[in-house]
Amino acid sequence: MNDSASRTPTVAFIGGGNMARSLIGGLVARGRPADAIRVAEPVAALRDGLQQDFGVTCAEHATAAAEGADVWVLAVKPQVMREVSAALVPLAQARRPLVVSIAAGITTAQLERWLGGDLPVVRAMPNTPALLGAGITGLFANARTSDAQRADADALLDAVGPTVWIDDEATMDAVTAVSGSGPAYVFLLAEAMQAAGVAQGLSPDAARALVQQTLLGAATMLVKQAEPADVLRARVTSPGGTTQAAIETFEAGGFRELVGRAIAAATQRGRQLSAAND
Ligand SMILES: NC(=O)C1=CN([C@@H]2O[C@H](COP(=O)(O)OP(=O)(O)OC[C@H]3O[C@@H](n4cnc5c(N)ncnc54)[C@H](OP(=O)(O)O)[C@@H]3O)[C@@H](O)[C@H]2O)C=CC1
Ligand SMILES: O=C(O)[C@@H]1CCC=N1
Repeated sequence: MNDSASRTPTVAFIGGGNMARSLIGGLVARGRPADAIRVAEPVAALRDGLQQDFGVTCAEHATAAAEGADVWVLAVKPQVMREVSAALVPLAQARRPLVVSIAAGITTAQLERWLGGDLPVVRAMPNTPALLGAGITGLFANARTSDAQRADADALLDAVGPTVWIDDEATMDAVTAVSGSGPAYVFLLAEAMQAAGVAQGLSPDAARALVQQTLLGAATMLVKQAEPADVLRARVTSPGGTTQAAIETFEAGGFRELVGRAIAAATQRGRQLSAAND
């Protein structure tokens, strides 16, 4: 592709599902011209929605969207990535685009091989708060990616929240387990806190309002205050008070070990997705 940083690259999303929609929404909101974004998506209703909401050009087949695009964002499930790549080999070899994959587990070496070899490939792991511009993305680039292409990839993901570049690709599965999947852990906590509040006599509406704002307030403190999480936690925990009673119950129940096991399971699943779909 042309390495010039002075122009807006044309981006083709291959797969127009949940995550692609979040990224496209963020890019358009940040002022990226809709006519520089194309999407390939087999589901007609998803194509229509993307076209209507963001004014982007949609096609049914991957090759139609990828043709002539400088950057390809591969946003299909890991289980179909090899098959989707196979259809794109002639175009990839003729055009040599920057390839950005957001798939869990799939490595840059696999993508490069599946697309015929000798290609710049960036592996990215965003998360769904991207939809509100509140995401975070881990990024890893293979050795064939130029500095200008890294900047192009960064600009794409930075439209939906901060980016963190990762030096060791093996740790991208840990990025996926912590921040890619992480919003679901917070939603699970919200579900459990709401149910527990109702069990203690609150109305469902009151429990929901209390939990929502508590999570937002605590997350805002984590981001805006200089102190680490353990210090902020200590400030809530009056000796002999209510918080101490709850925290002791969490600790006695093995909360930290459980979180460790959950994140290890997600990391391991990323590795399995790579091996099982090779
Ligand atoms: N959801 C999340 O929170 C995150 C997801 N990811 C990664 O993003 C990727 C997409 O996930 P998500 O958006 O949730 O999944 P979705 O299933 O919502 O989106 C994938 C879309 O790709 C479509 N598709 C299938 N085959 C093709 C093809 N040949 N050409 C074009 N499009 C095709 C699918 O259609 P159909 O349904 O008909 O198969 C589907 O609409 C995954 O690899 C996932 O690991 C990364 C970070 C976070
Ligand atoms: O659950 C998954 O596999 C994807 C990747 C991270 C979030 N969702």
